Amino acid sequence: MTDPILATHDLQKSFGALKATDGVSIDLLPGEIHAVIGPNGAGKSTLIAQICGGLTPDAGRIDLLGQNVTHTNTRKRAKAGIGRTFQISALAMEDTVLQNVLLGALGASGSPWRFFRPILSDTTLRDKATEALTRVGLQDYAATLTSELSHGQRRQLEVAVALTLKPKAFVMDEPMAGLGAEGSKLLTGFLDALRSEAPILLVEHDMDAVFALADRISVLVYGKIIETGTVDQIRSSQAVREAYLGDGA
Ligand SMILES: Nc1ncnc2c1ncn2[C@@H]1O[C@H](COP(=O)(O)OP(=O)(O)OP(=O)(O)O)[C@@H](O)[C@H]1O
Repeated sequence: MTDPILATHDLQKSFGALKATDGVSIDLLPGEIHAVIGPNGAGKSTLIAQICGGLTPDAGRIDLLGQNVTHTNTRKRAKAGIGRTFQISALAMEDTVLQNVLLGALGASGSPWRFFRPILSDTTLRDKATEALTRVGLQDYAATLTSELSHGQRRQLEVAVALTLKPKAFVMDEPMAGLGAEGSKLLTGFLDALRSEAPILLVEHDMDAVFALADRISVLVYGKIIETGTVDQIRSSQAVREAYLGDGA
């Protein structure tokens, strides 16, 4: 069997009496897009926050490439290979596209004192940043102000920033949010190709995108995964229809 790139084992997280994550075991295999879907409040964001290091689980384990990272902080986890893109963009809108990627590459270099050097003239960093921009198709926008990009291009830029860390796995929290139908379609094509770079754990409400992209889908309801399967298996699952999609789905 193929070893997973990322895996959680019996993860638990409560807020008071509420079990937001109730024994979640999920894995991400090389080259795949594994979508996590579920109704509002199912615990998707809580799960992602534990995987990326923003929240500490009460119990259970998170492995990245077979290494236990459960108690590793967010920054070290990112350096170890978890590439997160954010639900709310962390991009500096008043900076250029290249500057945003350079700042990401600078963070990845792990040398905070380099802030005192002019980063635009650091050729190693520039090369890394330009390579990342080329890989997401934004090479012609290097000098453009980030505020002038479309929403979809900003999502691509976030991925470029994540790429400077050479991620082993992407974790994406609603990348389609705020995009129109056309933007979603373009980003869907982009994510489809990105899976060869690193597998993607995708939390997404846009079912068209999920059904178009996912190799596997896990359905989270009240903190528990009720089913994991292919698109066809999830579409035809009676348990999923009853618990989530609604019987008329
Ligand atoms: N910091 C917190 N303190 C208390 N309760 C919380 C906290 N964070 C989340 N919750 C609760 O945990 C449950 C899971 O929330 P979570 O945001 O993970 O769900 P979600 O599936 O991401 O929802 P959505 O699709 O609306 O983003 C909800 O009942 C929520 O109210």
